[in-house]
Amino acid sequence: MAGVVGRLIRCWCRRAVAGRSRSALPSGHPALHPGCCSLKVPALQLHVSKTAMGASQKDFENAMNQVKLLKEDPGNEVKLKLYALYKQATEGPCNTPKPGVFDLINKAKWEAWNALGSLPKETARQNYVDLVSGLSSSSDSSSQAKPEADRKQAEYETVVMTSEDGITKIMLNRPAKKNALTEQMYQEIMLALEAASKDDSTITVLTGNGDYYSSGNDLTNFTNIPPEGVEAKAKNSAILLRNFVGSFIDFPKPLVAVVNGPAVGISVTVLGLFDLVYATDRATFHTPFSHLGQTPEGCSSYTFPKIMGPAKAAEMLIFGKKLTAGEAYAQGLVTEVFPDSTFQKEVWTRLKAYSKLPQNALRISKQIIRSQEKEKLHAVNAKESSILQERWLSSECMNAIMNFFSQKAKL
Ligand SMILES: CCCCC/C=C/CC(=O)SCCNC(=O)CCNC(=O)[C@H](O)C(C)(C)COP(=O)(O)OP(=O)(O)OC[C@H]1O[C@@H](n2cnc3c(N)ncnc32)[C@H](O)[C@@H]1OP(=O)(O)O
Repeated sequence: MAGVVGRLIRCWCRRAVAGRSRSALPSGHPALHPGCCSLKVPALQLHVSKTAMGASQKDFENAMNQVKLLKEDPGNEVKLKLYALYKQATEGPCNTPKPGVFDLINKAKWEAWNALGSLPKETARQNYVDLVSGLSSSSDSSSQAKPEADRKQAEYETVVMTSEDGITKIMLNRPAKKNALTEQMYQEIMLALEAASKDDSTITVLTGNGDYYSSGNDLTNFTNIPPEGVEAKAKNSAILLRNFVGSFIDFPKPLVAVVNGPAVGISVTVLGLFDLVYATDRATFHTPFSHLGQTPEGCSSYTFPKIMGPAKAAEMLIFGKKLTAGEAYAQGLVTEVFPDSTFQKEVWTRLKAYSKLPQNALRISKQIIRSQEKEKLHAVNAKESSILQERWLSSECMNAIMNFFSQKAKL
């Protein structure tokens, strides 16, 4: 096992040099770059609670993730404050020697941490959560002030977001990579869903650009190992996964998948959380988790047995059986299948008609249905994510990823 891990880390490191995503973070905090920007945002400390209200670990993790989604750089002063609170919350009072006088950035970070003295970990955690919450709301309100057209596309690199005829369309846009989902893409889809939930459209659609709907998780995500090591990577990935799936569970409006081609992995499992799934007859549905040493996510361990019965769900989720569009329709995973030649025309005509239905009635009906099992879905999501966190460290999973990159083993 140690040999496998060593080999894989070397393989990951080599790939990380070429493929490090823009969300790669310096050590010490998951989303901080103190010193890389001179923007000043005064007085944000006003949001810092002076009382220890007892933020949970989950609140804290959510806040860490929220920092990555901030639309505006909060400035060095706030970033140092976040860094200090994060260190205090996770490690306690400053316990490292003061960096040398010329090591300006690390000295500033050290001083910010040291200034917190013996502030209890719980208070630091709460103050961190409060600070992020203040930043998120100020960032939200400033982005709301921007013209809609600016706000929509400018912020996305991996998805295309458009609104027309009461329909907001989020299109996965890495066709050369079969719309494999990078970490940046998970973040952008969450942002796009958040924006769609607040815009004036009636229906939200997720679809893919090119011949694939999506080939699922981009396996290079596992090559981008932070200095903290593979365990930290697995932990952060589990948080990202949980938040990503959570944003589908909580999505408040009718959500439609326009499955324009084959779908793999997580792009299939979350379909169980959509309200309508329209597929071209070219689409296939494949969840090869066991082949990859992994386990189901996207709440599929709960939704699939409910949708298609335990036997058919096991065939897909445990044994990795690939379904044709017709089979997926017969199992209840797909609402309707259309011939590829007329797919786009027929689907968009249908959706435009639906988008003219009374908006509030649609939204409230969706919410009544979802409310019956929202808590259950969140519990399943948490469990699946934590099991995967362990699985990603297994030799079975590491070997499968190595095979994909070294021998280009395809599904
Ligand atoms: C934050 C973490 C959350 C994690 C959540 C967990 C989710 C679990 C899953 O989603 S499991 C599913 C993972 N997906 C796969 O294993 C698919 C791997 N890809 C393939 O098997 C094939 O690429 C294919 C069958 C999808 C398509 O084969 P085809 O021959 O038609 O095309 P290519 O292989 O030449 O693909 C074109 C280029 O795209 C790259 N690519 C495609 N899919 C992925 C992917 N999932 N991850 C990384 N890269 C992918 C492929 O490597 C080609 O790149 P190249 O042109 O540079 O060679």
